[in-house]
Amino acid sequence: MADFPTTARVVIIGGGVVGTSALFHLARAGWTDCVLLEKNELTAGSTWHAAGNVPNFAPNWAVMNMQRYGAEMYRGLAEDVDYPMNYHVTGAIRLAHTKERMQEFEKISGQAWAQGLTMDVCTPDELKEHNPFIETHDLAGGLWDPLDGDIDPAQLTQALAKGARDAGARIERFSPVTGIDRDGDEWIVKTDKGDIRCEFVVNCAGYYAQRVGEMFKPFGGRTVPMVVMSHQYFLTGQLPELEAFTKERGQKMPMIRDPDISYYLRQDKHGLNLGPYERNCKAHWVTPEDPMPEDFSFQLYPDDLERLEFYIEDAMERLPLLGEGGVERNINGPIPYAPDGLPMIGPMPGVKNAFEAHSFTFGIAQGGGAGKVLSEWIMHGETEIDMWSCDPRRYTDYADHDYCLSKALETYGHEYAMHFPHHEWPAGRDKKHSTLHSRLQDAGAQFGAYNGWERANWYAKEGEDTSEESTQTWGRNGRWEVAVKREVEAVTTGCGMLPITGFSRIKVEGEGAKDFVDGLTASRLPNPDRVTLAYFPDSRGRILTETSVMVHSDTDVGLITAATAQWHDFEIFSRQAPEGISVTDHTTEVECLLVTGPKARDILAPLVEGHDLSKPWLSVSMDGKVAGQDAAMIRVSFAGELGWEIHAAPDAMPAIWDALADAGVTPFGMYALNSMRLEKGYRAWKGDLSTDYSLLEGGLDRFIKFDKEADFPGKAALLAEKQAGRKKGFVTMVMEAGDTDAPYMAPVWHGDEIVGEVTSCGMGYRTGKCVALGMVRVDLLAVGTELEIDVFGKRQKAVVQEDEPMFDPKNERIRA
Ligand SMILES: NCCCC(=O)O
Repeated sequence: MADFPTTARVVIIGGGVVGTSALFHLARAGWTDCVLLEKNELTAGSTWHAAGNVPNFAPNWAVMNMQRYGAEMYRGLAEDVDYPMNYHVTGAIRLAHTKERMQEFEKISGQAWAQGLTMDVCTPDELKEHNPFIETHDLAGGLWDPLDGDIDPAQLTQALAKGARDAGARIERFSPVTGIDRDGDEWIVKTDKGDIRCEFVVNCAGYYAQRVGEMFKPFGGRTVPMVVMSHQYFLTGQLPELEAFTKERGQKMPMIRDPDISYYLRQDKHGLNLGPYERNCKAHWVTPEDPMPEDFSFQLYPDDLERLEFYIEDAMERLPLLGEGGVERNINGPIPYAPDGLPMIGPMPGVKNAFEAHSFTFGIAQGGGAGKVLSEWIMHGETEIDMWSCDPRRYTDYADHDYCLSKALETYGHEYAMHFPHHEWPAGRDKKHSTLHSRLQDAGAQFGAYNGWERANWYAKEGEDTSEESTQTWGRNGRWEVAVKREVEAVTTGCGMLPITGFSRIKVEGEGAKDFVDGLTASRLPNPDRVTLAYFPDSRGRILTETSVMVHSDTDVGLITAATAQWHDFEIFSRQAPEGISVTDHTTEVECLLVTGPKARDILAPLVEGHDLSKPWLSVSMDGKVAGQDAAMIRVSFAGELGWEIHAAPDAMPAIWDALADAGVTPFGMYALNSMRLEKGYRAWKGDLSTDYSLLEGGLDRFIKFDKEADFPGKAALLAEKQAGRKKGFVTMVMEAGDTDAPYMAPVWHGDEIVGEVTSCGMGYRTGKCVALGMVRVDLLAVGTELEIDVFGKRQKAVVQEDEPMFDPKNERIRA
């Protein structure tokens, strides 16, 4: 082909709204040497049949940020690129049938305010003022977002395409990608029209993303964890009432979402569009008998309205006008789902210089923001706001086909469900068990999934309520609270044990291994026989990760990190390792059992051989035995009590557990550990520790060694921040206890200003206080400062504490 490009800096595969938005953002940022390849016409996958709703509302902080950005951009896009579009900002109401739903709305309204949006919780009467067509007599209330609306998905995509082309980027339609190859540092993207050599390649292939992902397998890629679901909405005939309303108010009827029933319902021209997320949902192309077609461009599945009957009937009672319109046209199209229903945006796991952005269940609402985020990943290797919840590396090897299918069905059927803090969704469980699993079960463990591993959250005693329903509350006073108190008490007065199953383990080995790790962390590496926490900044000095580090020798460094960080942290090291240094994952080779409490030493003493239990806090003893089994011991405890982590081969663990159980050690769970770590001010990854904050903001000054010999990423940024002064800082607050903990990102108020946010919160049962960790404006960090935290719409008093642990401030118990 004469004019077909042969080189580009970036090739994007897929011309839906997301791929086009990525191209637009790259081109607008000056990266004009970019090509988008679309196998058919732009929008041919899911974009053309999308409902086109543009909500700001999202239970997830990062996703709300993305949607807020997108909606704002869409409001100015037509003018910006000179491409007129149908975009109606109608406002939207969400209906609440229960107290819990009202609490969810309060929570998300707080989140929205913190992002500069206005979302107001309202009474049934106020709902009716916004939308006079609905029945409200049975409702608890609702939520009003004045900036919700709908946009024409095809026009939006064409507008982004025009903007990208005008800036110099290229779009090649009817150019399916047939293969991927690599030549040195270059990708070769193959098409029937010719090959394109490029530096970066991006999988934006929508519901074909798994198929495109397969092309990256020879280069380290994995099977993309996603499933294609069918989503239906139907359009009614035109309704004179809506036409009159539109004329009178000068805008369309505000959209309705009834999350407790599970549908959206909006005006489309002068008719209605009803889109349910039915429990009895259907996945497609998931068996060998039902293979994904080579080409499904601009096609739909056959109508299946029976599945929607319940929802249609309910919606007709809510909005009787719906019954007058009749079903004029049904749209049943493919929508890709990641297991949790959140998109996949970021580095392609295992593959250097490859990225992905797919599995959008709300693609039109998120496309604008996704393009921004993706272009940041490509251009800078990092994003403005922390995007971990959408990072493809959040799913590791456990996310196989069965897992993805069961989760997608669960997630789709609960698209609008509330995500309660102590509720564990039942699908996709038991993917990974430790060798102690049956023992934990026998002890009454109530499990939670951590990177696919089953860990004990808490232990139920005979007769205690362990039903799923009992966890469906925002409140703290569930039956687990009694257990957590009991477990904390056992640890604090005696000794407890908790398998920290699935701790991610990375080994960096080879000539210069220590120097290599040293060059990536702001912290000082420990001497052999010691362990330290090390913080790894990004280029802006923000908190990329935290690991425990042991330097066994100059050529052998061991890192232990959070279970969920497995692939994320592995790639920090593997992608930067120079020739001669190997980075390997040893997660499954060693299990960890935390044994902690004031009696830990006395209990362990008769069971250990070759380990000196009088060695100080943070010492490492690699060679020795526990209960006759080879085991290493590290003197640390995330509970903030005297304690050791026992690290041993999985097969050795049952004997160690049995010996400790015989010695009277009490099993305790993750909930008790969380309560205790809060009182110590110990941070949790991707809660308190994220790229939303610099190391200085995170209060990690003592872990930043500006004077160490090795340079490290973000050093210049951190020095500049130190000189200029940080804008916010990490604080521990004691909050009025109330019935509920403050949710993640609950706004912190000072007078009538939002001055920060909560990053984690819970009851500390040793201190009897409700502890909130968070980030607050720097002028409000003084001890004793009185603030307020928005807890589900109620402002609760919070007081800034000393910059030292609330419990055992001098660490006497740990050092005992
Ligand atoms: N097609 C996704 C839209 C769902 C919603 O507006 O709530």
